[in-house]
Amino acid sequence: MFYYGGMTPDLASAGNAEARQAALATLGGQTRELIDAVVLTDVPEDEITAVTAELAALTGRLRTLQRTAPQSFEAGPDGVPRHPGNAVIGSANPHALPLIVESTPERTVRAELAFRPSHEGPPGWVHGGVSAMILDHLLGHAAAVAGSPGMTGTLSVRYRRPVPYGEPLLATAEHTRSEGRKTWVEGRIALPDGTVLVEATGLFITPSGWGRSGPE
Ligand SMILES: CCCCCCCC/C=C\CCCCCCCC(=O)SCCNC(=O)CCNC(=O)[C@H](O)C(C)(C)COP(=O)(O)OP(=O)(O)OC[C@H]1O[C@@H](n2cnc3c(N)ncnc32)[C@H](O)[C@@H]1OP(=O)(O)O
Repeated sequence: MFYYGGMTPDLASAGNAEARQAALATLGGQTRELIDAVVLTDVPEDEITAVTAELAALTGRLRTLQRTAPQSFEAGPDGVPRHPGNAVIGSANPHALPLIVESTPERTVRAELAFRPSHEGPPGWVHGGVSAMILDHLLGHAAAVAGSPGMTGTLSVRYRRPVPYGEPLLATAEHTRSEGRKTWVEGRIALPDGTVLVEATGLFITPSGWGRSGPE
């Protein structure tokens, strides 16, 4: 991490760190609103130009103090793992939905989600790569809660029906089997009535050198 102007890491107490985390999550959420406003705006060109200039100034303010990489995987204050900079679940990453993944006592995982207009692929529907990204993460989470965290080796996706944005959906996944460092997982994105829209199977591989809870 880069520090400027005499700032040192020990200035941030644990309490301040959580307040800062909450502020970053709020910034992430506001930026998601901005992204949707950008893809949906119909304001006149001079207004677009004016807003762009304001955004350039705001971007410059954030860039006065920069990390070298997004915030990494860590345990939150409640002990629950979180990854604020992650592209799928990161509260501080505007690219993320963010997906909030819950695990069940049976070690399956589920996440309620709604895609946004900025996820459009074919007109009116969600981009297939975005659905695959969500499933990749959810399947990886299912492998992890089954005790076999790993990297995606292969991901096979079957698109059964177009995926809408702006509507509540449910994504679920579960571990099916493991052999050594290889773990197979299945998952799907469905309508609330259970109609499956996209389903995926994945092979996750625990790299040699990883423990059972992830990279060491
Ligand atoms: C108790 C826990 C509590 C948990 C709490 C939950 C919290 C949630 C936590 C966390 C959730 C996170 C969820 C993340 C989800 C997202 C994941 C991603 O997006 S990952 C990015 C995309 N994937 C890559 O970038 C991989 C790039 N590739 C690699 O790094 C390597 O190739 C890797 C690790 C996949 C394999 O490397 P090697 O060196 O370990 O593998 P070798 O030793 O060569 O092979 C081992 C066996 O695997 C097969 N294999 C290797 N790669 C394969 C592949 N791509 N497809 C199929 N088989 C493959 C080989 O044929 C071999 O099989 P034979 O033992 O001979 O039977």
